[in-house]
Amino acid sequence: MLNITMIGCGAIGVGVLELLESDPQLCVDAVIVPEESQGLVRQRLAGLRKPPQVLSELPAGSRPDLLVECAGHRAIEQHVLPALAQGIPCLVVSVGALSEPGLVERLEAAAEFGGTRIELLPGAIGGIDALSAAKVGGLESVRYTGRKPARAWLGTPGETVCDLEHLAEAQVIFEGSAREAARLYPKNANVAATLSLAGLGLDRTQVRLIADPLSCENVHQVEASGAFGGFELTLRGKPLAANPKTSALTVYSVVRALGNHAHVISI
Ligand SMILES: NC(=O)C1=CN([C@@H]2O[C@H](COP(=O)(O)OP(=O)(O)OC[C@H]3O[C@@H](n4cnc5c(N)ncnc54)[C@H](O)[C@@H]3O)[C@@H](O)[C@H]2O)C=CC1
Ligand SMILES: O=C([O-])CC(=O)C(=O)O
Repeated sequence: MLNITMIGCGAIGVGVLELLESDPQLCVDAVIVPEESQGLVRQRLAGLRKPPQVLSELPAGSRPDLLVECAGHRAIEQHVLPALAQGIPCLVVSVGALSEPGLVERLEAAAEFGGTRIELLPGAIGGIDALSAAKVGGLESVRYTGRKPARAWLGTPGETVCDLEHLAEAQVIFEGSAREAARLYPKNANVAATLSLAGLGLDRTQVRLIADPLSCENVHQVEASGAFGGFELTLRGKPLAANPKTSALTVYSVVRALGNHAHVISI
């Protein structure tokens, strides 16, 4: 059985814990969240058969088999970097954080120092296996379009482009490089950053973001071409009720990745 520590326990974390209840080979012993969220998290976990401990940091000397981050950008700095340096393998879902200059190199250095590995999870998007394989042969272009319900862009610079509350039709709120998308829309940059890291990098991956008042899904479209040929992918993700900015597939992606570490066949 694998003993896991989870960083963050919001929409993704709770969904993952609920699904893992039926897997005897995976056990999340502890979740790490900021002090001020602990009461709420304990309430959310009260319905589980075997709720994990709720802590504010990894206890000194503790050595889980895996650490899985489902928390947000700051948690990478705060928890993932030190865990890697201690030799704990880490799985990361807040991949958008890696668009911060220098962070990829720091994560690599910490993992090398600890003699371990960091795994970036595909989360809300599919086709990452095909894209990173295509990169081996040489990619020519990667274009990503992210379309979300208008209200999912509240609290982002999209608010300055149009009136998100009263939008009558779909509106492009951003067009540019993945690097610029990550800078302006950090909380929605996970898919763009994941595609960039797997493919052509932050400067050559083209991104378009759309606020769509008629959509109730998070729709991710990818067009890629290169020496391998080409592919077009449309992924219509259902948002999580607990956080409409997050697609349900992200929860399943975490469960799949953890299962692949524990089960004898991985796919
Ligand atoms: N790779 C992908 O495709 C996707 C990645 N994400 C990323 O996953 C992360 C979590 O998403 P949700 O669960 O929807 O968010 P959420 O807001 O529902 O939950 C976040 C949880 O992390 C905790 N937290 C916040 N800062 C923390 C820190 N510094 N250390 C420890 N815990 C901390 C919060 O208390 C809360 O429990 C976000 O960073 C989001 O950007 C979300 C969707 C898709
Ligand atoms: O669809 C999702 O879950 C999240 C998303 O677009 C992103 O963070 O890039």
